[in-house]
Amino acid sequence: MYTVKELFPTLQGEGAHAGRAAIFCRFAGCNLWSGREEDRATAVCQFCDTDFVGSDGAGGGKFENAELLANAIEDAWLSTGAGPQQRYVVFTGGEPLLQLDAALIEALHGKGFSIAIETNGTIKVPKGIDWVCVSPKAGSDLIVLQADEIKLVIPQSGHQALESLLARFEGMDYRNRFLQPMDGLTLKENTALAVRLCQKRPLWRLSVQAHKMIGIR
Ligand SMILES: C[S@@+](CC[C@H](N)C(=O)[O-])C[C@H]1O[C@@H](n2cnc3c(N)ncnc32)[C@H](O)[C@@H]1O
Ligand SMILES: Nc1nc2[nH]cc(C(=O)O)c2c(=O)[nH]1
Ligand code: SF4
Ligand SMILES: [Mg+2]
Repeated sequence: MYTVKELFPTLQGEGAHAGRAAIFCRFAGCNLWSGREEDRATAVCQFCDTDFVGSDGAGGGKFENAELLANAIEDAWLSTGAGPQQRYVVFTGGEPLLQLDAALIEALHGKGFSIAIETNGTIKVPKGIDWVCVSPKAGSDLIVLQADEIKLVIPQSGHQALESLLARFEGMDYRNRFLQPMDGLTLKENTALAVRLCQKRPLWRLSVQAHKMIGIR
């Protein structure tokens, strides 16, 4: 059984695949925050911009098995009028690795999908995922030490700690590195900081959340 908060076609708004057509499958639940506002201040991850509680979103629900969820993802892809090429699904959440398993990966590969995940990096990545984006969270135990993409939301600490964190990640096996300004009251300042850091440390590129700027999901 998979619990899905929402399932929708959109464009990837962030990181190396920004602009690419994708189905987003947002799983319910996270290991770093309950999702309840009253718990935010004491959560490991306190800046989350997403409602991932329950299964009441558009296209959400409880899916009894991998075949049923893969069918819903395929239906969402076909609903846009897209053909068989470049089929792409992004599993996010909440934390998708609490639910994504071998049966679902196999069912989607069987339908010709490339599979991407957005993960906080605290849970082992199963075999067969085509694109792993890890977004480390301060105060959590990062175990995903190599990935296609690291997307660090900043700032999560003071300036000196941030620069040493960047230096540490520059020495690790991440094939693309992005700084993403933290959305919230200080988005503008956070964006200016990210721009300065990308200029100073060219191994990093800027990831803006393009979907929010253009008003798509
Ligand atoms: C909602 S999370 C779900 C996937 C996974 N739990 C994770 O944290 O990577 C999806 C992406 O949004 C980023 N994100 C969450 N809150 C944000 C915020 N306030 N500003 C910018 N990015 C944010 C996360 O770091 C992650 O890269
Ligand atoms: N368009 C769009 N792109 C995204 N990239 C990562 C997202 C996420 O919430 O994981 C996201 C999202 O919620 N919408
Ligand atoms: S780890 Fe991801 S889903 Fe969980 S609270 Fe943080 S940003 Fe949100
Ligand atoms: Mg999002």
